[in-house]
This record gives sequence, structure tokens and C-alpha cells, in this order.
Amino acid sequence: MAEQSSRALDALRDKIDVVDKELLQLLRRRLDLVAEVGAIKHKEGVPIYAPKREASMLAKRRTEAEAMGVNPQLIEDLLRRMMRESYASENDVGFKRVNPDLGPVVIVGGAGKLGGLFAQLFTLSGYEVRILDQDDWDNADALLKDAGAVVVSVPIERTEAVIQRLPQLNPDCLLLDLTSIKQAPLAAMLKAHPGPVLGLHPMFGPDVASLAKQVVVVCHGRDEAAYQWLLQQIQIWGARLHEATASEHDQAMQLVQAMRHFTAFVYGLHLKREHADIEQLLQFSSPIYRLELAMVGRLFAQDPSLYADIIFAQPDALARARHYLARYQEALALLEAGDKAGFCAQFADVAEWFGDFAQQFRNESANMLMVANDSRSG
Ligand SMILES: C=C(O[C@@H]1C=C(C(=O)O)C=C[C@H]1O)C(=O)O
Repeated sequence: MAEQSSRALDALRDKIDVVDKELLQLLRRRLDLVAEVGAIKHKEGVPIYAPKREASMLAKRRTEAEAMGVNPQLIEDLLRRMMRESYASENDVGFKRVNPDLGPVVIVGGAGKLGGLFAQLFTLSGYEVRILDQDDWDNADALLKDAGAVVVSVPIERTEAVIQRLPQLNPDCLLLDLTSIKQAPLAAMLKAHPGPVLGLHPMFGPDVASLAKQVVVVCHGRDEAAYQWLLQQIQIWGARLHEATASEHDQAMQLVQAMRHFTAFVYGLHLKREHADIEQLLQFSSPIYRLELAMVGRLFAQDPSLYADIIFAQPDALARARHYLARYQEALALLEAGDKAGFCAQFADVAEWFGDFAQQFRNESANMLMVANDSRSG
């Protein structure tokens, strides 16, 4: 259908175009200022993400917006989107090198995606980075000889074997890994290397444009003082650190990763077996269902072995999956019995357990749904 226009409408639209162009110029000016901030941060080693500055800036702009009859959420959305752009532009400037005396950083598995991201961040921070990938083992001694830090970033199922395969490192070399389970790799590293050891789990994929606001889980291994520089470096990259024991981490990952991915896998399997017509589902979808479908569908755009690794590497994935099945059967019994009241009672029980988080998640998702809807066209 042709979109309607009239002379009056065209005149107003021309004026809107002028305003939008002004906005664009303002954005350009803001980006230039942010680039200057980036240069100073680079020099002084200030983290790219400044949560307090952001919070006070957002609060002020919200108040001002209200006074001007502008929806405060509108300015907040715009500023948050611009700040995301800031992080990426500050990335490009590079980062202060916290440990100028460190020998080369060797990334085992550096040709992989996550290893590649860390290789890039270390390089942007002025460290000498060497990659030790599958075909480089003949050359391992030379690559590792004077290493200041060795980062193991290989698929989970190979992590322990790779750690065992490493030649003896310098006693003061830092050995760390980025695997998404922590107990077994940490134990293997402590056994293989008498020097400083650290377990990290970056809670993000390799596609992030910057580390700003991302979380890195830190599981201490040995000689914390020897790797403070790295923890500081990661914060300069913009990430937030979350300390946990390896077993706390692995327990949480059961639910956050293994169970969740397994459930998404089953849902995908179910859609296929039911011969669901995705095109049609999308036509009928509400924004929340579209988002859910996206969460499931995106899984199948990735490497199956990545997910197999995450799910199968968890020591009690099987027991957890069985618990989940039992819960499903419990809920199914309510359905079989036509027990609506029982369903509502359980629902209320779970709602009470979620407590304030339920409302918090509702608010958060409302915003996400609006964003998801904004990106629709046609
Ligand atoms: C530009 C800065 O860096 C980041 C980006 C901000 C922005 O775009 O306004 C604000 C705070 C920081 O998280 C800054 O620190 O001022």
C-alpha cells in the first residue's frame, strides 16, 4: 500500500528531516568528545565503563526531560544506546598496559573465537601476544619459553589434556584458563604448574563489541598477588569481576548453562518433530514469543559441539535433567487431572519464591520487547 502524503504533511516531514540532521550532527559531536575521553582513559588506565558517572548523568537527564515534557525513558534509551557506541569507540583507542614488565602472553587456542577476542584485547593493551594453536605444538617450547602469561582457551573437552601437554613454564609465569567449567581445569592447572594459577569464565560470547558491563567470573587458584594486574586490566577493558569458588561456579552453571541450553535444545527438537512452520509461527507471534523463538533458534545457528561440550561436561547434568523431567511430569499431572486450582496454587507459590525479582524481570522484559518490536519493519 502506498503511504499517504499531502502538502501539509510533506512540509512537516521536511522540518523533521532538518531536526534529524541536527540530531546527527549532535551525535557526531558527542562521539568526538567520547573519543577524547577515550584517549585520556587510555593514557591514565581508567576503565572504559564508568557506572557512577552513567547513573548520575541518566538521573539528571531524566529530570530535565520530565521538566520539558519529554518521556524520561526516551532520553534514557537514547543515552544508553549512545553509551554502547562509546564503549566500542573507546575500545578502538586501545588500553593502558597495567603490567609493562610482563613477558609475552601466549594464547593456547588463540585461533578460536574467544581466544581471538582476548588476543585482540591484550594486543590493544600493548602486550606481545603469541598464538599456540592445534598445529603449533612442534613449536610449543619456543613459543612458551619466556611467556609471562599462558591463557588456555580451547574446547572444554580438551582443556585438561591441553594443560597436561604444556611444557614446564617459568615459575613466575601466570597460567589461566577461560573454560566454562572451573573445578576440573583449575585442579589440572594447579597440578601442572607450581606458579600463579587463575581460573576465569567470561560470561559472554566472542561476538561482543566491547567488554563494557560484561561479567567475568574469577576463581582464584594460587598466588593472587601475582595476577592482580590482570584483574585490573580486565576492569580497564570494562568488565565487572565476580569472585566465586570453582564449585559455586560450576553449580550455578548447571542451571544457567547446561539445563537452560538442554531445555532450549529439547524445544527445538520438539518444533522440528511437530513439523512447526516457523514462517507461520512468526506471523502469529507476540513479541515475547518472537523473543523466545529467537533465544531457541539462535542456538541452532551455532556449533553443536560447543553446546554438547557445555552440557555433557557438567558432572551432574544427567541428574539435573532427570529432576527437570520429574518436574515436567508433576506439572503434567495437574493438566491430566484438569486441576486448574492446583496449577494456580503452584503458580502463586513460584511467584512468591521469585519475590521482587518477578516484577523486576517484568519491567526488564517490557523494555526488551519494545526494542524487539522497534526492529520490526514492513
Ligand atoms: C565517555 C565516558 O565513557 C563511558 C561512556 C559514557 C558516555 O557515553 O557518556 C559515560 C560513562 C562511561 O561509561 C566517560 O567516562 O565519560
